[in-house]
Amino acid sequence: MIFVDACFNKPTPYTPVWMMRQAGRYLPEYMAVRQKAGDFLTLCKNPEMAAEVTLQPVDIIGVDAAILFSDILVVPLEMGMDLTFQKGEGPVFSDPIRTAEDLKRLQPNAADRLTYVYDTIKIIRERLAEDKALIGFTGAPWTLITYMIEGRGTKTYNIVKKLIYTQPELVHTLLREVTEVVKLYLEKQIEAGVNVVQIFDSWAAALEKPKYFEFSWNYMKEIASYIKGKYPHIPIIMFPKGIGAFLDDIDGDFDVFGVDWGTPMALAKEKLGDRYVLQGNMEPCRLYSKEATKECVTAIYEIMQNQGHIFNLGHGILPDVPVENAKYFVDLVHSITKQ
Ligand SMILES: Cc1c2[nH]c(c1CCC(=O)O)Cc1[nH]c(c(CCC(=O)O)c1C)Cc1[nH]c(c(CCC(=O)O)c1C)Cc1[nH]c(c(C)c1CCC(=O)O)C2
Repeated sequence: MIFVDACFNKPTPYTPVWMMRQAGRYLPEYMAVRQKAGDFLTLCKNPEMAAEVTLQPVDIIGVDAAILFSDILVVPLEMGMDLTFQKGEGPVFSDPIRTAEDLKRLQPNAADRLTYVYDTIKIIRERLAEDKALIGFTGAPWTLITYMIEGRGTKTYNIVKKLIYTQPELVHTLLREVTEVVKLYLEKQIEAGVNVVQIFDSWAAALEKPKYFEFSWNYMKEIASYIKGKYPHIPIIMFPKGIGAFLDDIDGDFDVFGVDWGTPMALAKEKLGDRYVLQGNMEPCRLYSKEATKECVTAIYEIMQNQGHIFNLGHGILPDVPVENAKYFVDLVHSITKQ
């Protein structure tokens, strides 16, 4: 698989490319299945439909890898929390975890209950072309507990940060519990057939540097070491969004570092390029314009050439991007990077 080769820094005939959130609302074909399912979580829990939308961007856009269709929040859901996706607001937990007493509500064996995810993976792997990779994923423990504690998206993170500075042990207890679930969850995804895993730390930028390493990166590294120890042939992609200022201190047993769009690619290459393959990092809004897309793809190629690089956006594709422009991006990456 070209994609897996690229993750391990082996030579490839062109730079492989995929897009975060590539299975989603910008595709009319996704909206049709989404409507049929009714609720977003119903779609996540239906392996047949989840497999169908996973495969859409491979067929329609021509990306080199499929990413499992699911959501990072199915982990707290199966730990027993009450999750709904509300229109205009996004995910909401009606029963956030804020005290030692609340921790007792969390149910054991969550990874065993995520069977619909493993069933989805088996269907996708049967239908996906052999030369295309299937990416499994999880949220980083920090990003997951932010939702579990705040109960919803937040601009200030004041509830979770208050606990970090006043009751750090409570936060670590929850992080340890989530980390154990995530290790097993990734392991079961790999056993079901994913070829690569990515850890999304979407809210990495919420923390000052020492707290970031203490409350997030250390747990991500622990997960990576655990998976590497058992499955050395499975590449691990780390995507901590918004920590461009911390790159000097990044280390760990993983293969690919996902560069967000706010971090210049040349800087990431200088700091990490001799140790990790880099993924990224076009600003997703450039997809509104073909000229802006071409300018960026050319500039990133000049820096990375076709070496130690996987093309991607620097965060998820937005719902109102024209499908034609997404396809233009993928085709352009293939044609410009071909050797
Ligand atoms: C923070 C986060 C979440 N979910 C995810 C993250 C980390 C990645 C990131 O930083 O973007 C990860 C995710 N969510 C989804 C995927 C599927 C695979 C893919 O195509 O990338 C993946 C990898 C589907 C989804 N997850 C969600 C949608 C939209 C739901 C719909 O169809 O109505 C999709 C396609 C819902 C979701 N899920 C989440 C939010 C905040 C929302 C609502 C915001 C929004 O609407 O974009 C939590």
